[in-house]
Amino acid sequence: MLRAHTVDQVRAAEAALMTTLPEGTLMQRAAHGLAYAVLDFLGGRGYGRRVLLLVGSGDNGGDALHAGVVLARRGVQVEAWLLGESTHDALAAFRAAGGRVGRPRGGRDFDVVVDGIVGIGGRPGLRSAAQEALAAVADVSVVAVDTPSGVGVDTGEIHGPHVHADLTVTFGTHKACHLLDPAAAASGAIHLVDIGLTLPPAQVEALQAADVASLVPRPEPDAHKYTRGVVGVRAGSAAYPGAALLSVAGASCGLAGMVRFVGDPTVADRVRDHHPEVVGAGRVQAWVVGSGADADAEAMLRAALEDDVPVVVDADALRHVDGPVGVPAVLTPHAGELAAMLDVERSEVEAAPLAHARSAAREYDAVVLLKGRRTTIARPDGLVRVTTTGTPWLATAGAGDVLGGLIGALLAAGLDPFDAASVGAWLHGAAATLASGGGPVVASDVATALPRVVATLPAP
Ligand SMILES: NC(=O)C1=CN([C@@H]2O[C@H](COP(=O)(O)OP(=O)(O)OC[C@H]3O[C@@H](n4cnc5c(N)ncnc54)[C@H](OP(=O)(O)O)[C@@H]3O)[C@@H](O)[C@H]2O)[C@@H](O)CC1
Ligand SMILES: Nc1ncnc2c1ncn2[C@@H]1O[C@H](COP(=O)(O)OP(=O)(O)O)[C@@H](O)[C@H]1O
Ligand SMILES: [K+]
Repeated sequence: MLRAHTVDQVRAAEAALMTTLPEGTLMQRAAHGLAYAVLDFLGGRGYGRRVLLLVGSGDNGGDALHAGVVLARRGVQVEAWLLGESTHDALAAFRAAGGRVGRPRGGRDFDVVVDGIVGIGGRPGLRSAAQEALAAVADVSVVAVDTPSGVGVDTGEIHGPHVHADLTVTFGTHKACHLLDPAAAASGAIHLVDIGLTLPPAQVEALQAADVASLVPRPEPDAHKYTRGVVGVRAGSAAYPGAALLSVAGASCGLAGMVRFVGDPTVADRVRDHHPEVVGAGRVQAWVVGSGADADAEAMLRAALEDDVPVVVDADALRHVDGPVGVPAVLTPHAGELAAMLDVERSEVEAAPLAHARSAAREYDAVVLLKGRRTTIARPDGLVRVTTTGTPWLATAGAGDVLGGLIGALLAAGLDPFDAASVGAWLHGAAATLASGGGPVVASDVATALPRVVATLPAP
């Protein structure tokens, strides 16, 4: 599991560890990790390379200077542009190692810029000196120290000018800004340096392949189809028959023992033509409701809720949820649908996905899965999982229908709503990447790739 801790949690862990270590140890650990990550970024060769450090007045700038010492000793030509009042102990060592201090000439000649402007102590936005420095080296690759300066570290929000990093080297643990958009998109690749912190449970996490492997339901040796769980799909309409096919395609990933379809008779015929294994009405352990349901959405939702089993509420059915659902539920809105549920603008949801997913989960007393580049899944108690799999090719019509069906299969197989939603989103993104192979995909390709993704998970 990859975990993101808050600034307060990191500061408390740092304070506890520092009482047991000689002064400066943590910063040295951080700075060495940073320096070697910069060397890797440069292709492993230091001699003859030019690195510019942008140094703020806090410890983030201190990390950059200490790393500059290591880099200078490896033959890198290092310059430091001080952006605030600098009382860094590291300055003398930096100069002694051959580092040059001052405003550089010829900004575009650097191989990399190290952003040590602010880290976890920074307020969102950047002061004019930092903005001016960044403008002077606008085309140079950036390695950010701990966080891309200027973003909201705990919120993942962006409220003003900020750094766009190619790589962020962070210390001790991830922060929310590395995982959650829009800040995650400004963080680039993330490299975590272990500095020995002991941390409490995190409120933001991201499943990794090994976590998914241990959560994904697998049949017992003596399983039969009913012990594996039956998922029911109520979706589609005369206007949108394809949504039913795609929702069923996701549910038919093989992770539940059986799939039932209930809906418009002509749509049901088409579902059976494409998925001969799908049967009609009967008992289910979970329902998936709403994709392409159009005017039938409300009736479909009401009928599903009568069975008192967990539900996935998607697309058109989301409009008919106006408070706690009353059964264990996963609501799967995209930003526009979540905006309607919370009576805010879509742009507000996109600017603050973490806050809005959390607030909807609380308000609806359900797991809320907010779809997007970094799908964000919130539980009513505030725990959040972010999906790091996927590809922008997944932004294609019907992909959400497949996801709803898949999560329904996982619910039917016995996962709780939070695990079902987060495992489903992980598998869905991985299937998209596999099916895409770097090129375009359509939603049914994603469904087709799901069993192959499950088959290639590491051993649990
Ligand atoms: N905790 C740990 O475990 C470890 C932490 N470590 C490192 O310490 C870093 C945290 O250092 P920190 O606390 O000194 O704060 P930091 O991020 O440098 O920023 C504060 C300074 O920036 C300024 N400033 C603020 N906002 C600004 C803005 N928008 N635009 C411009 N300036 C702004 C503000 O100045 P002031 O407002 O006071 O003038 C203040 O002086 C952390 O990210 C990591 O790199 C590692 O070395 C080891 C383990
Ligand atoms: N830029 C992106 N990068 C990766 N995945 C994306 C991106 N945009 C959307 N997605 C994913 O594509 C899917 C689209 O679902 P949705 O918006 O419900 O489409 P539809 O309603 O047509 O099925 C979701 O799983 C979402 O997370
Ligand atoms: K930084």
